[in-house]
Parts: sequence; C-alpha cells; structure tokens
Amino acid sequence: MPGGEPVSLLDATVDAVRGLDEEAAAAARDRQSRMTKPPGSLGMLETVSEQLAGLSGQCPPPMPEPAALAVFAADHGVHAQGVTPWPQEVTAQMVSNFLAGGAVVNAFAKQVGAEVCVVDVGVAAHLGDAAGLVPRKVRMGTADMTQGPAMSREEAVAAIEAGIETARDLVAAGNRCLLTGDMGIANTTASAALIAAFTGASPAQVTGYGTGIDEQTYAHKVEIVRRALQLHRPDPQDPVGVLAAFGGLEHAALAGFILGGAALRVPVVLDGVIAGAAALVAQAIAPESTAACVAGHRSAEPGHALALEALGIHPLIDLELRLGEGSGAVLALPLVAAAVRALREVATFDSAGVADASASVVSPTERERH
Ligand SMILES: O=C(O)c1ccc[n+]([C@@H]2O[C@H](COP(=O)([O-])O)[C@@H](O)[C@H]2O)c1
Ligand SMILES: Cc1cc2nc[nH]c2cc1C
Repeated sequence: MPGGEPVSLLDATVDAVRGLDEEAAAAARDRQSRMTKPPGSLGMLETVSEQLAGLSGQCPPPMPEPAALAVFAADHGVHAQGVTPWPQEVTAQMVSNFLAGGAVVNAFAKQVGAEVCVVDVGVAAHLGDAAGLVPRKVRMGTADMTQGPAMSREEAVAAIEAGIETARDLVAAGNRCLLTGDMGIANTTASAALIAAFTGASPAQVTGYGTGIDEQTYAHKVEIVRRALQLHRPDPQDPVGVLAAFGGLEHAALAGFILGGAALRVPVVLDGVIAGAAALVAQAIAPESTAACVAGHRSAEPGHALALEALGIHPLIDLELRLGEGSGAVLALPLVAAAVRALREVATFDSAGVADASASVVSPTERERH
C-alpha cells in the first residue's frame, strides 16, 4: 500500500483469522454418521474431528503430526505481594530444567512424541544464550499490577507478536499441531485477574490455590486480585489494555500463539488456567480464533472452568492436574490424534458390509425429550 501505514504483524494476523469451513465440518459430521459404530458413540472425539475438518477445510483433516509445544516463560511483579510460596528465581531455574530435559513436561512430551520449544518472553534474569532457548525477552518481568499497569500497551503487543512468530516458525518447520505451555511463578494470580476482567466473575470465583498455599495466603491472594481489578477497572472491549493492566508477558505471547495458529489454520491444544486466560484475550482480539482451540484438559484452578465456559469449549481430560508447563495439553495430544485417525481410517457401514440400523437409533438428547 504505497504511502499507507505499514500493517502490523498483529493486524495482519487478526485479518487472516476465519471461522470453520462449514462444508468440511458437515462432511466430517456425515462421515461420522456412516462409520461402523453407533452414531455419537465417540462423544467429544467426534466433535473434535469435525472441528479439525472445519479448521483445515478438508475432510478428513490431516493428522495433527508432528506436534510442537511452546513453553512461554516470564516473571510477575505481583510476586512482591506474597501470592505464592515459591521464590521468583524458580522461573529461570525451571527454564534451565526444561532445556536440560528434566521437567515433567519433557517426560510427557517424549511419551507422545512432541517437540519442546522454550521461549523467554520476560524472565527476570539474564539467561544468556542457553542452548535451545528462544530469546524473545520483552522486559525483565512485569511490574506489580496492584501498583500500576503490569506493562505498557507496546510491550503487550511486542509479546503478542513474539507468540505469533513462534507459531509461524513452528508451522514453517513442518508442525501440524501446536500445544501451549507456560512457566511463571505467580502467574495464577495474573490469570485470575484476566479471567475476572473478561468473564465478570468475582475475585473469589476465579482465584485458586496455584502451586499450593494456606488459607490465609489464599484470602490475601483474593484480596490482591480484588485490589488490582479495582485499580484498573478493566474494559473487556479493550483486550490489549486488559493485558497491559494484569497480564503476564507469557499470557500475551500465548494469546499471540493462539492467533498465529488460528491464522495458519493449525489446531492449538490449550493447557490449563494460564492458557485459558490467554485464549480469552485472543478471543476478545479475534473472536474466531477460538475455532482453532482444543481444550486439552481442565485444571484444578477454579478460574479455568469459568474461562472454558466463556470460551464455549469442553476439556478432553480432567486429571486434577495443576502443574502448567503444557503438561495437560501434551497428555491430550493422543486423544486429538485418535479423533482424526478414526475419521480417516474407520470403515463405513457401506464399505464394510455391516448392517446399518443407525436410522432407528435414539440419541441421548432425543431420549431426554421424550
Ligand atoms: O496450568 C495450570 O492450571 C496451573 C495451575 C497452578 C499452577 N501452575 C503453574 O505454577 C506456576 C504458578 O503458580 P503460582 O502459585 O506461583 O501462581 C506457574 O509456573 C504455572 O505454570 C499452573
Ligand atoms: C517446581 C515447579 C515446577 C513448575 N512447573 C510449572 N510451574 C511450576 C512451579 C514450580 C514451583
């Protein structure tokens, strides 16, 4: 556009996000009804297969392989308010652990054959050129959201764009499924504030026990979330403003990662409460981005269920996990792959010569009606 404003990466990405291709989704629904199984018997896996068909615009959709997990790491100024028992240094120490292959998520990723990519978007330590680390630091951790905005709008956009670029690079490397991960001591407090801002739920409803705190610290954590919401009076119509007020740099990068995956029409399997908060940011920026999201699991953090409800997506597993790192997303990957494989490989009643009585089958919803 000669003489015009250059289009930012964020704007170009938002422009590219579209909803599901209804024709491909309908073809998947039709095929599911003709496969050699009672209609509906694969439950949520049928829904996932239809979603991925609609996302790719193909029926059947490609297998979600290979898959890559991005662990976005950052620190939080609100740590100074005593909302977590863990010292802030644990964020940087866990980054080293991920890079050495020693964290839980490394073991789980090995189990399912996913690549692990660790991105520093805001760790409050100089990590140097640690082998394997993607250095995208926007600042040395956020500021304390109870004292002022956690970051500037420009920093929020820079971190979103780091997430978009991570998605773009992983897809350019051949990955066909993206998994979200996070590491950031105190980030369940930031997640609670973000979820309250977007859903209107109260601080007590969205705040959880994070890595593990006593009742007194829990009451204090709720009060910190309440104070931050009162200070910033967030406007959910201004998602970058909400991010700047409360967000972690990892929340911003995760929102960008979701937008980037959605723009490239690659499924993004979400982990726990941090990813749920980030997906609300992405949805407020580009409503159709949620069409690319699969909720890997439901975390024990109460705000996560509220975020998933607001997103309108259902978790594939509930193992009472509350680890983060991408652990729940990675564990859900084989279910997403199984959903697609069934659609690709299972015979139809016609092709297998199996008698089809599906026309006289009564689905649970129909049964309820009678
Ligand atoms: O994914 C979740 O739902 C989740 C729930 C509780 C804790 N975490 C992880 O624990 C850290 C934040 O916990 P906290 O108590 O310091 O706010 C951060 O590194 C998260 O990845 C993650
Ligand atoms: C040890 C530890 C590992 C983690 N992984 C994700 N969040 C974490 C928080 C702590 C404290």
